Amino acid sequence: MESAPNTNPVPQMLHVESNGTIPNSNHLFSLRSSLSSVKVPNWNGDLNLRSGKKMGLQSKENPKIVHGEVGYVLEDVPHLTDYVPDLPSYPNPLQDNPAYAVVKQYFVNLDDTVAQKIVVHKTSPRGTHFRRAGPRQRVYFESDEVHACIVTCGGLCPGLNTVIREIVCGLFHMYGVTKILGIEGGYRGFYARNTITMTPKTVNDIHKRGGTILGTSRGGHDTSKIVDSIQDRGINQVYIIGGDGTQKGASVIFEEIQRRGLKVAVAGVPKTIDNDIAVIDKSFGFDTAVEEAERAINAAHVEAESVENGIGLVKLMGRYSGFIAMYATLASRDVDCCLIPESPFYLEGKGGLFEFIEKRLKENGHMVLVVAEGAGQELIAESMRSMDHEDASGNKLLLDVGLWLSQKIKDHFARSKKVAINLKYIDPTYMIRAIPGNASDNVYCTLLAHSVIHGAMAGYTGFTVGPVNGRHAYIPFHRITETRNKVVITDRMWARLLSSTNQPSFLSHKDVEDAKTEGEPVTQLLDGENCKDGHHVVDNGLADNGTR
Ligand SMILES: Nc1ncnc2c1ncn2[C@@H]1O[C@H](COP(=O)(O)OP(=O)(O)OP(=O)(O)O)[C@@H](O)[C@H]1O
Ligand SMILES: O=P(O)(O)OC[C@H]1O[C@](O)(CO)[C@@H](O)[C@@H]1O
Ligand SMILES: [Mg+2]
Repeated sequence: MESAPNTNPVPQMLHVESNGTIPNSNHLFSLRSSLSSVKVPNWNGDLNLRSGKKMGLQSKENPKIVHGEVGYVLEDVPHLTDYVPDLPSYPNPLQDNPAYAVVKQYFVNLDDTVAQKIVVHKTSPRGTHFRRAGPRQRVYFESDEVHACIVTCGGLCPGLNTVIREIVCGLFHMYGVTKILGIEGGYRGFYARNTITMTPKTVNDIHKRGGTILGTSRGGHDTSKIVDSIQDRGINQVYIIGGDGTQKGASVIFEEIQRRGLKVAVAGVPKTIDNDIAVIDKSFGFDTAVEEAERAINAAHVEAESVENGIGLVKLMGRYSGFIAMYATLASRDVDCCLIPESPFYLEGKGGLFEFIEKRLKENGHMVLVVAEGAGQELIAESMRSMDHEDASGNKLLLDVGLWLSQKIKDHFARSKKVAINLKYIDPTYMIRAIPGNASDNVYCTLLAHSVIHGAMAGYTGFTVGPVNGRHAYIPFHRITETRNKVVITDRMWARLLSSTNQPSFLSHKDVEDAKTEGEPVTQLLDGENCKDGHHVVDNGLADNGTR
């Protein structure tokens, strides 16, 4: 354990040449041969990367956007050379690593970018791209200079320990980095807790455990205290694992570090069990959660089919997005009706849930319902005292739809006296996320860890890593925090679910029209492809697996 921060000063002055150039910024301009112009709004006017002019501090309001030919756009991530002067670079030590030296084209070409849209027309513009993740020929840290730290924030997720393990092992084994600290208990751990020294030995078998060995928390993001702690301890690589809230916090930390002119790379690994992080194909732990959710659905099915007029009701996580419920339903095939936050439903009357339950019980003698925790919140609020409560991070605390729905169904059938039902309610809540990652999530977590390390070593900062159409990319923080993925109920994936369960859509013609005018595409193919204004990604995730 290390308790007292050391005071290892790092450069604080932002050096800008008198002619406005940033020395040593060639790195940034590797794309110049193929680019026609660079638009950098608010960066001291309209500047051109070719001229090597200073670009100003980068932020959500001041993104690094590069325009190329035929509508090519690169939404780039910041680099330490953007604001730290005279930064030397070094050959990547992986060149001498026998495991990698034999791999053909192991290093990523500096000009490689990943397209956000892969389904295009003959005449489509090339569209938005992100910088491809992976090791670079040159790095901006010497191995013995690196002092890294890792922090986990927000709710738990299967695979957290695997990401931690692989960051530690990757830094050690690939880059020869030996100084790695674990920050305990989320963001507040930077200033209120001790740190843990991490080595491959101490993390050796943690991927077999659920949770995070570092602990986590909500709330407690005090930017200046956090950056003071980073500076005081001489930390120069900060690995931040967490969801949308965490990545917003990481973005603020990056901006403060940049403002202070510190040579500190801030890199995020997106985490959320709800799979609602924008831009990336899928978040780690999601597959594991769906697999575990299926076990609950299976139990509900066994219970329901074993009694007369049995109803199994399963509540699953999903605060704003119903991906877990949707995919667990699709995977299970035992579910008769899936209710998610994105799709409004109603109970009484023609086309309502009660009518459907009666029909299914008549047909099959039993049925299984799956409800995402964020579903039907307006309905509950109408019939219960509304609670506008928030957690420490400002997330809305939900009313319990599972208990409410169970009671409503029981009341309805008691009142109607048509059928005597036997309802079993299963709420696996934390059981689906407090488990270790499954095999595919563990592999995915390893790739994320490697990608994030390569990015930080190469001097990128202010970025999150994740697969975009199957290729890992570096994505600016603001792109994944400005919106969240939702199930698109006018999309083919939801249509597949409806046809699999054969449940009513509960949508009126007006609802469908409203969904369309809200900017959500009728189909995720071509035109919109989940992009509103070229930015808003409302995708059902899981690209590149033939589901679209
Ligand atoms: N807008 C924000 N600016 C700075 N920090 C934030 C912001 N939103 C959240 N945070 C911080 O990020 C951390 C995690 O946030 P939150 O509890 O919302 O979880 P999350 O990262 O979104 O994960 P989950 O998927 O579990 O919701 C908290 O410590 C919180 O203080
Ligand atoms: O009880 P906690 O830890 O606040 O987490 C619950 C929330 O975290 C999530 O898993 C992720 O945001 C939600 O689905 C859920 O509502
Ligand atoms: Mg969140």
